[in-house]
Amino acid sequence: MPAYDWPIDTENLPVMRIVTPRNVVMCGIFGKSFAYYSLRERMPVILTKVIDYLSREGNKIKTKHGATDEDVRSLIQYINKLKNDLITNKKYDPLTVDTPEARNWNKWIEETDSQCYFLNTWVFTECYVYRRLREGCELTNGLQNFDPFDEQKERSFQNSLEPMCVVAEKLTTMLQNGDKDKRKADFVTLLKICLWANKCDLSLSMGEQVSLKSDVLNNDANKTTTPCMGTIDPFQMILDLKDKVLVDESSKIYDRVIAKAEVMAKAISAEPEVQSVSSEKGSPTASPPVEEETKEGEELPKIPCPSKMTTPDAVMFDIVCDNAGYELFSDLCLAHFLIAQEIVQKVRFHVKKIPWFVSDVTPNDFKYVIESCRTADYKKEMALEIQPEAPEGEAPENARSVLNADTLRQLGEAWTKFLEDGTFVVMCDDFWTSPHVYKDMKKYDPNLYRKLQFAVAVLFKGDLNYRKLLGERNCNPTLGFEAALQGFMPAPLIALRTVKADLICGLPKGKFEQLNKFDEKWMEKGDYGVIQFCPKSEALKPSDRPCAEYGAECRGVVCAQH
Ligand SMILES: O=P(O)(O)OC[C@H]1O[C@](O)(CO)[C@@H](O)[C@@H]1O
Repeated sequence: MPAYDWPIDTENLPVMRIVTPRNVVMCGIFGKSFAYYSLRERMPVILTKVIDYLSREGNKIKTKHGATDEDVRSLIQYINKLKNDLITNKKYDPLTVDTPEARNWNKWIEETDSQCYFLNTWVFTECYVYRRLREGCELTNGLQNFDPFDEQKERSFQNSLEPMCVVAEKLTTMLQNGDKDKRKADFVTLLKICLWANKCDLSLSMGEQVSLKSDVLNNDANKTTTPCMGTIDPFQMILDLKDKVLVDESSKIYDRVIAKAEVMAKAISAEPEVQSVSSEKGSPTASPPVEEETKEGEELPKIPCPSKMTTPDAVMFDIVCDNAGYELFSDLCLAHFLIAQEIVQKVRFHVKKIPWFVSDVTPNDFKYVIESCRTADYKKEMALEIQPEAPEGEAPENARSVLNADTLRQLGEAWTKFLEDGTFVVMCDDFWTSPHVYKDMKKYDPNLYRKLQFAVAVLFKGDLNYRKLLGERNCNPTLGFEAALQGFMPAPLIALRTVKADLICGLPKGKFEQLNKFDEKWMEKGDYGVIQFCPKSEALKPSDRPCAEYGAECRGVVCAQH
């Protein structure tokens, strides 16, 4: 197992000097685990940085949000107490804002076996801290919409313009029609671009900016394939980091996504068109909770009732997003490819409703990234590396070229249109910012589970999603991905994750031990990645629950649009 070199405070905390035992859920009481280190060292730093930001930029923040000195002061005080409660392992405070979502949180807190920061599961405590940070803002008058991480996320986007321009240029060639083999190769390449983009997470780095430049890129003096000296080239990165992808199921993912998308497209075209039905009183669809009064006999547009439908209205691919900035940009590129190649008709992006794990995408970040691509300004003159075979002194004709943001801006334009016409859909269900692991989604949010069932496949990005997929359980590293999911199978699932926490599944026998020997901290740095796939999914049947929108009134296959 990895050697841990942080101090373990057994005097003041209920902590044991052990790693997380096998098949046990991760928790702060295991002193030699990343859970303990995160709660004891990382999270307090993240909170301190928010306090520093409020103190340093108080005036700017006040002006932007129309907030007062008192708002800033009370938020700082709130975060200070939160930080102190965390490091001294206090009992959780209930949330005091009065919303249905906050009341749910209080119920979940009540239901947990242990309500102390280090004694409850790591994922619960960590999510609770971010939820409390949000409450600190909600309790002020003027900082209700304040995102404590906005500045860091924006800086991270601006620092990644160079690799975005490089990817944008190449993406345009991938969007055109090509032969089948090229299409598959391009899909696999884009998956890997998305994988390594997950390195750009500001939570692991505790808010410090992360450079995409890998050690391999920086150190390898022998490589000959880098097209541009000093340029961050994500395509080169894929080649350089080939051996760091511990499980790579990308080829299988492509084959299954294509096959499933084709089946779904056929099923959709075989569905009868939904007709408008008159809204006469007494008909099965007569009394949905429509907000506007409808006149008797008036035709209402009809939609298929989501709880009765077993075929979606479009072929859809879902992405459960992780980080904003360059990582979201890479997700958008994959989504654009799926649309342009007519593999799917819609891509749904699931994002976080509130600021989360420092750099996770919120609806505002989504808008920011697309708008910033649309208006990006970047120019860099590059000297191409002279290949050894070129005669001395003779530089190839194209020895200098200019990288600019022209193509990036075009992509920003296209994505804006996709958002407007519903090709791209942004969704932010509360469940993503709850403390629950995914095997429990059906219990806590059956509606979201059902929504996911309509997808051709659901792509989960990043480390936190991976932890939740595995139920936060430190399973045997050789356990298969499907078994590790513990029954969570709304649709075929893809996980793209750079390893930033000490749990993993699906490794070949002996690999885990070999990696530990090589680098004791390999699970904490995001240097390794996995591309995993579970093709199985639960069949979509008419729901046995009433539709979420119509409640008990839902009785038909077709409902009046509300
Ligand atoms: O952005 P990601 O990939 O979900 O990573 C989030 C970070 O948060 C954690 O999940 C917990 O702090 C880490 O394991 C990881 O460093």
